[in-house]
Amino acid sequence: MLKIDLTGRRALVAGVADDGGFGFAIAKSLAEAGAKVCVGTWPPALGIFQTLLRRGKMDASRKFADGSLLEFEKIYPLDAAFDTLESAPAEVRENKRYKELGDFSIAGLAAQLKSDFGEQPLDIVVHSLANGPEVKKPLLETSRAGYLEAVGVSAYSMVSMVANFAPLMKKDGSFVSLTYMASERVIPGYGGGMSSAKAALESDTRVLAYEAGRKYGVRVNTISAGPWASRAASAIGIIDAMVEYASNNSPLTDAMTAEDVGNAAAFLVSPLAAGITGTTMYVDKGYHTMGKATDARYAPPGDPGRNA
Ligand SMILES: NC(=O)c1ccc[n+]([C@@H]2O[C@H](COP(=O)([O-])OP(=O)(O)OC[C@H]3O[C@@H](n4cnc5c(N)ncnc54)[C@H](O)[C@@H]3O)[C@@H](O)[C@H]2O)c1
Repeated sequence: MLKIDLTGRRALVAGVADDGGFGFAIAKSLAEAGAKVCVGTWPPALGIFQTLLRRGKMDASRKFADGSLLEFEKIYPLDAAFDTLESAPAEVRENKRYKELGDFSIAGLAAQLKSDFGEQPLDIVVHSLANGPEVKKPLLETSRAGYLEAVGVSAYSMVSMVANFAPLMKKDGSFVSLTYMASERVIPGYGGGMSSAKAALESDTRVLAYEAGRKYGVRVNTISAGPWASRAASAIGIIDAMVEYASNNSPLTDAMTAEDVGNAAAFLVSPLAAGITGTTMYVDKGYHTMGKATDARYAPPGDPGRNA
């Protein structure tokens, strides 16, 4: 039988701080396919995440079909806004949530992985993080600082992760990130430069696939996911309406799940996808194919998708 088998591979999933987002779902799918999974967690969220795990509050979501529980091999602090510890300002390094954590930068995590597991510890790297401090503001009202932070944390971080982690990967290693359709179409309400960040992330996916493919033999892809009410998305303030809209107007009307994204990611990083790199893969129940809403006001009588 053809199956997704990640046995003997190690994954790093950056951007897991609870059990409600795509990072957690991807980690679970990768582990279910046999991979060992380490996660990178944003320092301000790390303490709560560890406490919830310790107290068993995530046991229901950690459960696999056979009843066993998802275990993370290691949980590392990671602030993807910083490439090196020296680049973090003193007030961050001295902040109480950061100062006992050692080197929480991207380069710091690369060094820690090598010291924990050897020179080529990774096969799979997942970038499942984003932050735009002004996401609720329209682009026209976004400050330069807010825009640059959105692009820095949500897009440049991927460039930095490929630069720092590709040398640690075995040949045939694979990167995947998460993007959103606001990169290519206007999604009112997804502001603050986050649409710009996703456009950069998708363009960079193509260039990184070429450069890191030639240099290290690794693959780089991104998944354009439909709307999902994770913690980050809920902060945008319009996520429930976006989920409902996508479900009403997509070819497939069952709501998309985080597991759909997790399973697609497991395929993309597996040997079954050895020929796929530089792509944006939609996991959105087909919403991206639509050019018109199916609201009864606009759909002709007899339209198969007409919503009353
Ligand atoms: N939820 C959606 O509707 C949706 C749709 C398409 C794409 N995405 C993308 O999926 C990815 C995961 O988001 P999610 O919606 O699953 O939410 P999430 O809250 O599970 O994940 C976002 C993570 O980013 C982390 N983070 C924020 N700033 C960071 C930093 N500086 N360093 C390290 N980590 C940082 C947060 O702690 C959080 O764990 C993001 O790239 C997001 O843009 C989400």
